[in-house]
Amino acid sequence: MEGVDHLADERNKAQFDVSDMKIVWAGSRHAYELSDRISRLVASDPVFKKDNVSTLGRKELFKNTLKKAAHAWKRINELGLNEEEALKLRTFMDQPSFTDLHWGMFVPAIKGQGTDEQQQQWLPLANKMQIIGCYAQTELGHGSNVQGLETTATFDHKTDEFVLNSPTLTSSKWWPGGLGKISTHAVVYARLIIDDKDYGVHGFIAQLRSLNDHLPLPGITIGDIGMKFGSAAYNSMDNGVLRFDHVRIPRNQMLMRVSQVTREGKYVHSSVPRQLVYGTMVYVRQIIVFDASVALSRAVCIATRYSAVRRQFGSQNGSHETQVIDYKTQQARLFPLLASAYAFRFAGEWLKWLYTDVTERLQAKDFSTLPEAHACTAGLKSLTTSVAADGIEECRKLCGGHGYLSSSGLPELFAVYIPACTYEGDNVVLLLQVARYLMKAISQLNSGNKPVGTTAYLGRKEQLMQYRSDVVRAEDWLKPSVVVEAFEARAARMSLACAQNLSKFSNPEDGFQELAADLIEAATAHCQLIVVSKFIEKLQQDIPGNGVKQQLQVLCSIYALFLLHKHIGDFLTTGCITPKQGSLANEQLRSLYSQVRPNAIALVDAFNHTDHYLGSILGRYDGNVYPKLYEEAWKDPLNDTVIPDGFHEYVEPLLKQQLRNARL
Ligand SMILES: Cc1cc2nc3c(=O)[nH]c(=O)nc-3n(C[C@H](O)[C@H](O)[C@H](O)COP(=O)(O)OP(=O)(O)OC[C@H]3O[C@@H](n4cnc5c(N)ncnc54)[C@H](O)[C@@H]3O)c2cc1C
Repeated sequence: MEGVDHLADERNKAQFDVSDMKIVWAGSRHAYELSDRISRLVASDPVFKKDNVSTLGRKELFKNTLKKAAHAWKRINELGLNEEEALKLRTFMDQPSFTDLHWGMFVPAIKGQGTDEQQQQWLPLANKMQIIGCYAQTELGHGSNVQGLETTATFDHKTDEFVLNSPTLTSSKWWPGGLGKISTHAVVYARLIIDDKDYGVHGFIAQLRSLNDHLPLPGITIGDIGMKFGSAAYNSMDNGVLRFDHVRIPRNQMLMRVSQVTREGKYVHSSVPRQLVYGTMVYVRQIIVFDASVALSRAVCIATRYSAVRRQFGSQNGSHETQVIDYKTQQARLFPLLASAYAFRFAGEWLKWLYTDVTERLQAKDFSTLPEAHACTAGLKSLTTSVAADGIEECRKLCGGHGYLSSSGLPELFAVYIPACTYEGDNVVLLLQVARYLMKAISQLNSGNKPVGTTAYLGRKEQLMQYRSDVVRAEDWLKPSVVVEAFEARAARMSLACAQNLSKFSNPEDGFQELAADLIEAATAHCQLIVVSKFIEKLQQDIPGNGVKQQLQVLCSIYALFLLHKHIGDFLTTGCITPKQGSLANEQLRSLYSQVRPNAIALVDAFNHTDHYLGSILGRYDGNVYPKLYEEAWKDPLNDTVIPDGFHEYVEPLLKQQLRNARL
């Protein structure tokens, strides 16, 4: 049955033009063509084959990753790929490697925090990979609380150097990707000490290993922190441990764009505003939101295609059993995730715009929108990565037992994705930051400070406190304004209730700690409002393509009404809607699931994932699941021999009763 499209009937049901949807998903025709070209290039290259990685031991896996990273670099140079194309190539290679941190953290840190001279000194080396760098911030004893880092960088007046030191075990750098075995250099975060005075945490460029023999430089203890979750997943990465024993670096290796230490040992702020550093954070987090939509789309694509292939029960007079995708329970679990993947895509697209806007404003020394943009990206990072991580696991369950097989691709995807909830800011810690921002915005309402951007709705506090939904029929929930108002009223009331409860504490910080769980719920409501609003705004744009906009409208309503249904307690307890209106929303949701059903396969085809990138037999484009699952099983190393290693040693004596019976 090779070459047969087992999902052809499903594809024929689609009520929209999938090629146009592919462009909407990609963001532009250019982005689509680029992704399409590079993903096929990677898929057709045997070096990038990845179907065996989960059976490799750690050392083999690591070597395999080094080989792929080197091959990627070779192809990038041979083909003369630009930065955007090179990034795509590494993405589709789909195996975490030291290059992710080199390009994703080390180079941006130098660009963002280095002076022009420092950039001229280090970037040409990094850009040619003559040096390989990582980002060493987290320590064994300190993660979220960056101000608690213990590594020190003490200025030595005599030699014009900084002395890097790890004074305690807990100050050991712990986690940086690429550090363990490969990086030659690192951007190290350490407390700046001048004449016994602590100036807080700053970034320094430190060389870790010799460029001749790759051995650690004197005073440096360095290694890998060991196996992580899953079989392959992040184990292809050398997350590392690093200790400094009075290691000297020249003074000009402190990243000095924002603040500097002079030859005389004076600490001075440069004319560059320190807020610029936050701009980099907005940049990194908008990429994470975009990646959340990609990760979720992969899981949803696998679960949707397999749900159309898989049949259980319902056979009458010898007819086929029912496709599991036709069960309403399957739809109610799967379609909100499909809608979320699209919703996060558009939220990511908007964040990209926000980053450009913030950067332009910063260059014009306008910092007014930065705190809001910062809170917003922190919140969306938290929301989207949490939903994507949980969503991948839900997709595994949606695929039943076969979802638990490595060859489904889902265990690997889950294991490799979930740390996104922790790195670049623990998701709970980030929501608490959003909550702080919301509480501040509310406290300033009376002093005439108008909230900006995504918090502007708080400025309509009186109106939102009066709000009562006027929904009378299920279809009323399809009106964008009805949905947005309900979400605004819910978010505003939850935040205002927190602010009111906080005001009862004489010490606001005690109140914040005590009410932290309520505060993150309010922050979540705020972030969900942002995603719903951005999806609706996207639909107000001109979206070409036969039936494309209609499908997106259905998905947008599913996203919003599913959230409303899931958080019905919030909407009811804040008095935004009545129980009757809540059940009308649910009625509408059921009808939307039926509308999306015939389009489900085409909607996941629009992600344009190659079979290589999906890495899943259940999610194969052609739906030819069973023969391929069967074939794959035989490839397992355990099936290399009929009689397994160890049988004669341990099992045969047992069967032949040759073990000495003790007291049985
Ligand atoms: C795969 C992976 C790759 C990484 N790569 C790098 C890297 O390249 N470079 C680097 O420097 N670091 C890296 N890290 C480290 C990462 O940045 C930290 O793990 C992250 O910042 C969280 O810090 P933590 O681990 O100390 O968690 P903790 O802060 O100790 O969190 C533990 C728990 O406490 C909770 N918590 C913490 N503070 C608060 C609070 N104020 N209020 C309420 N709850 C709180 C958290 O929600 C969490 O549940 C990586 C981590 C992983 C998993």
